[in-house]
Parts: sequence; C-alpha cells; structure tokens
Amino acid sequence: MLEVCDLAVNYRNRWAIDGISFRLQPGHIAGLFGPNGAGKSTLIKGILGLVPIAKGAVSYDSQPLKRQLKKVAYVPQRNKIDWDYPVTVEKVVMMGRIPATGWFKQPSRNSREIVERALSRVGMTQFRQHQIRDLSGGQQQRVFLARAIAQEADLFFFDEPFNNIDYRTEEIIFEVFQELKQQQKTLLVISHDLGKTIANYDQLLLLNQRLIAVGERKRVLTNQNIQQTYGKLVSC
Ligand SMILES: Nc1ncnc2c1ncn2[C@@H]1O[C@H](COP(=O)(O)OP(=O)(O)OP(=O)(O)O)[C@@H](O)[C@H]1O
Repeated sequence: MLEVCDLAVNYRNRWAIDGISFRLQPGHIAGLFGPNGAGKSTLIKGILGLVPIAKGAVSYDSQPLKRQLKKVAYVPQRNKIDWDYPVTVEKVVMMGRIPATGWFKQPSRNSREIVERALSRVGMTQFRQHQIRDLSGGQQQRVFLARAIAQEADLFFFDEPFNNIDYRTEEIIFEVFQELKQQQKTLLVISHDLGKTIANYDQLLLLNQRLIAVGERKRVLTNQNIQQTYGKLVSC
C-alpha cells in the first residue's frame, strides 16, 4: 500500500500543496482531479522526491518510497518532455528496462521480448525504428505508456495522459490501466475529465492545494466538494 502522510511542498515561500494524506491500495486506479495550478503535478513530484518536500512522508509497503523507486513508473506530462532529443521509439521503451538491468548493459533477450510485447500492446510495433520527435502526440503518449509497461513496476503515476489524444489512444490507455489493475498494481492518474471516463477510477482525489476529498466516486463527487475544489459547480 502507498501511504502519503501530511505531505507539503513549498515553492518560493508559497505552499503549492499542504497537509496531504491518503492511501492507495494495490489493484486500484485512483484519479487525481483539480483545477489548473491546484498542485496535482506537484503532488506526484513530491511523492517521488522530484521536488523537495517541506514536510511529510511517503511510504510503500511500510518502507520509505524513496528507497524503492525501482518499483515506480512515472509518465510526466507530454509538454514537459524534450521531444527534439534524437532517439528511436524502441530505445525509449527500452529505457523502461534500465531500473531492472542497470545502465550501460546490453539488453537481455528477456528485456527485448518485454519491449516487443509492450510496443505491440500499444499498437506501435511498426513505428519501432521511428524517431520519437516524428510521432504525433497520441503516438508519443502510447510510446511512453509502453515504456511504463516495460518497466514492470508496482506503482504507476501518469500526469495528464489524456491530453490531445484520439479516441483509440484513450481506449488503449484505459485498457492497459485495467490490465495493470488486474495484476494488482497501484495507479495514480491526473485527469481533467470529470465526464464519462470517471467510471474507470476506483478512487477519486479532489485537490486544490489541500486534499478536498478522497475516496469512492459517489462519496467524493458531491456538489459541495466540487464547489470547494473548482470554486463553482460543474456538471458531471
Ligand atoms: N518549479 C516551480 N517553481 C515555482 N512554482 C511552481 C513550480 N512548479 C509549479 N509551481 C506552482 O505551483 C502551483 C501548482 O503547480 P502544478 O503544476 O503542480 O499544478 P497542476 O494542478 O498540475 O496544474 P495543471 O492542471 O495546470 O497542470 C502553481 O501555482 C505553479 O505555478
């Protein structure tokens, strides 16, 4: 189980997030929602130690998560990635194997098979030798999903994977999420869609600097919680 306890991140004397506590169970998909600037990306970065945390603790199976980062797959927002970097699709997915095999080692046959299966799963096999910068946004997102699959992690963090993608890519992403859930993985996904895709999440978190609500969909999506999170009523 992932446990976040009283987490806070401060940027230049301003609290981006404060007092965040929650737990995520294996075999659950959690959706993290909140307005722009609510601190959603910061929360994931704080959990992973990618930004300094001002206070709080994060543990996985009762041990500090920072000592178990090999078990984590993280897919950042697409617009935060340098897409001009010259690298092929296959190499990007193979990078998912580095935590397991180490740097500077020739990929094992097992790793090559895992990468092949991951590429096939997201429908990108025929693009394996393409440069990542030449792909469409949705194709790039599929490649990063394949890299996360290839990592064979226990915990998965996705920052807005659904931005600017087509319907089929969205479908593939949710199919893979369900497969990971069946494998008892733990998923935390940032999204903005409080519409029909909300049914894919077992647990919702509403964030606006503080955690407004966390838990099962029906209990979380009350008008009062949504108003507190977004500052106005939205239909969902
Ligand atoms: N490196 C940084 N230095 C200073 N302030 C930052 C930094 N990163 C984020 N912030 C600020 O912290 C707040 C939370 O940002 P964050 O990116 O976590 O929000 P978000 O909920 O992910 O937003 P969005 O939905 O727009 O992606 C914002 O006010 C942002 O301007």
